[in-house]
Amino acid sequence: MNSRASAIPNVSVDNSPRVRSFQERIAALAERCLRLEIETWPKPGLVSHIDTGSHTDMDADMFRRSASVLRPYFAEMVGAGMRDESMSILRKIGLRAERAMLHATGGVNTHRGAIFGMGLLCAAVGLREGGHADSQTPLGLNVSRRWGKEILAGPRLPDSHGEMAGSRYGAGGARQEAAQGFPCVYQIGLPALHDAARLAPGNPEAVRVQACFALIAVLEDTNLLHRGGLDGLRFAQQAAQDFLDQGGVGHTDWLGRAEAIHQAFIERRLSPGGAADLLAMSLFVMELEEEVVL
Ligand SMILES: CC(C)(COP(=O)(O)OP(=O)(O)OC[C@H]1O[C@@H](n2cnc3c(N)ncnc32)[C@H](O[C@H]2O[C@H](COP(=O)(O)OP(=O)(O)OP(=O)(O)O)[C@@H](O)[C@H]2O)[C@@H]1O)[C@@H](O)C(=O)NCCC(=O)NCCS
Ligand SMILES: Nc1ncnc2[nH]cnc12
Repeated sequence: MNSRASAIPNVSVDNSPRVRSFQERIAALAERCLRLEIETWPKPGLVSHIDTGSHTDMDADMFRRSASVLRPYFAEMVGAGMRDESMSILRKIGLRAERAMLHATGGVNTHRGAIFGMGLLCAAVGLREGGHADSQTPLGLNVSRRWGKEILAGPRLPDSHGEMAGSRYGAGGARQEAAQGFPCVYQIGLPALHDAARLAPGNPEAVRVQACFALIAVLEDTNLLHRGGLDGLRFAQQAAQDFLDQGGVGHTDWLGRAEAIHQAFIERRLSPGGAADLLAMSLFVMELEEEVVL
């Protein structure tokens, strides 16, 4: 384990090379999935290697810096899962990760939701490795069973966009998604990745675009609610669903259609950051639970 782990009080830390390399391998995959999300275009309203979408405060390089600075914290999350730690310990790691992210981005929130969601999935991988969960139970279900209650009962940030969306629209946000075992990953993201592999064989970026649209069409994304209210969320969901109904990335002009929707989101300053995180998490789960090489 790296030196940060020793900062976690009252726990023995296994620093053996075998454990350390396992944690680092999983953390490297988490980082790679966050990077793959950025290297995907067009994702309606979202930042990619091509443009900054609906954002003037962040770009692809900032997201890449953010993803790499988070890697050691994902490794710590794996270690915490291996020790069957509580949500309060995971939260301490997450808050340190947020501070590191903000330092790397000059104060911009690139991956706060991803620290939470991907961090929990990393911790769930650790549960399995530490013998606290069987390898046949989906990672998301392990998150729900082990930490779901603590996630819902945990301290809230009263003025966060998510809390405001929750109180104003009744949105469950990232917590609800996690406490329920990431249903949008298993019921939307993963199936969309598999369907798209048939629609666009040999084009992994198109496959990721399809999964992003599938997630936007269904997810109650608090980023969309924060920026566009209920009208913004419904507009985004319908536009994404229309793209899928017209064949998705299987349509001959899928790129033109996807880019037009991307521009429509930009005109409305809509940015489905939650869907972006869940795309990265779907890639992570697919590689770990279905032995698919990204
Ligand atoms: C547990 C928290 C992370 C919850 O945070 P919050 O109270 O803010 O609640 P949410 O908004 O629900 O979630 C926060 C982020 O999660 C993503 N998200 C949104 N909707 C969903 C959803 N339905 N399911 C899953 N995930 C969702 C989204 O994150 C991404 O977007 C952000 C970047 O986009 P941007 O538009 O720039 O966002 P802003 O800067 O906020 O808006 P603008 O000003 O630009 O308009 C980025 O975060 C992406 O990751 C939501 O933003 C938190 O309360 C918490 O407690 N954290 C402490 C650490 C912790 O507990 N860690 C545990 C480690 S295991
Ligand atoms: N690519 C992206 N653009 C904007 N917000 C995001 N949150 C997570 N990934 C994002």
